[in-house]
Amino acid sequence: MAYGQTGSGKTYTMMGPHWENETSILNSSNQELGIIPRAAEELFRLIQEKQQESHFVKVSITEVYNNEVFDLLAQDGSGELGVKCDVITTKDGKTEVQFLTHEGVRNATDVLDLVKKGLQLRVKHSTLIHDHSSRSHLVVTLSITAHCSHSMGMARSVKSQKPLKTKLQLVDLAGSECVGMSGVKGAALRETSFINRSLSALSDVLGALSEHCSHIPYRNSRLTHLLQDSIGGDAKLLLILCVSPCQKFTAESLQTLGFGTRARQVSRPSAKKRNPTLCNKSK
Ligand SMILES: Nc1ncnc2c1ncn2[C@@H]1O[C@H](COP(=O)(O)OP(=O)(O)OP(=O)(O)O)[C@@H](O)[C@H]1O
Repeated sequence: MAYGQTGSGKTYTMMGPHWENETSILNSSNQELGIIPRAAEELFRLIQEKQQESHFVKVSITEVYNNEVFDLLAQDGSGELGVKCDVITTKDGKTEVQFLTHEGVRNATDVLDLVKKGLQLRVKHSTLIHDHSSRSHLVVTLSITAHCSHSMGMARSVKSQKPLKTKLQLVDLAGSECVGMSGVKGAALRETSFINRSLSALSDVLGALSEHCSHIPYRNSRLTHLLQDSIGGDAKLLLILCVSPCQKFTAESLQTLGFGTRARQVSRPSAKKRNPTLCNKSK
């Protein structure tokens, strides 16, 4: 997850500098890949190594804009917007986006092609700080299902009954913004207020997790509800803080570092808390 003030380099970090122009940015000589193409390449490299397992990877791309969730792979008739979706919590406590498009992919290039398609629809505007400022939080989800084979006797192998499922969420957050500096007005001002509120809800969730509160306010914002499975519990979260080198943004940079400090205080719950049944069984 990339966090930082507007214009500080979050999209650059997640996508790399050339993703918009080049037809295939994935080639061995490219040293400037962002985290999303690198993660996709690494995932498929690992899959190739695991010969005894068959893997299925699906991609979905959503944006959270003005506290609404949009599916960026299911375009509406105009081809200019994603389709609005609802986030729900399933009976087994997992977060799900209803009627979300999941596209099957066979390699990192397929992933990148879909991300580029989704990014075309992402809401961007010009502000005094950044010409192409992203006005939404982008979430790229890679859902992986592994069917593990185990050997039965001599040369026979069967697929285990229960497939293993997991997901990797790659998040390019919208930038935190000081209204006075970005000079936004009207609709853009409304967007900024939604962005700042959702980032503050994210900070509240991290704060509640670090203090081991009994109630974690995931539902206070669509962003935190959507990312619930990836923040806290069993999940591993890697946060990248982007700061501007300009002196005039020192206050924003300190705010970003404060957010990171808060996130660092989140510790994983003990194995017993994460899965009490497992611990009872082992007793
Ligand atoms: N490490 C870097 N080296 C060179 N240029 C960079 C670097 N990081 C960012 N930039 C440039 O700075 C500008 C802003 O970067 P980017 O779009 O990634 O910001 P952002 O944090 O995603 O902004 P916003 O939140 O407003 O969308 C872009 O023109 C980008 O190419």
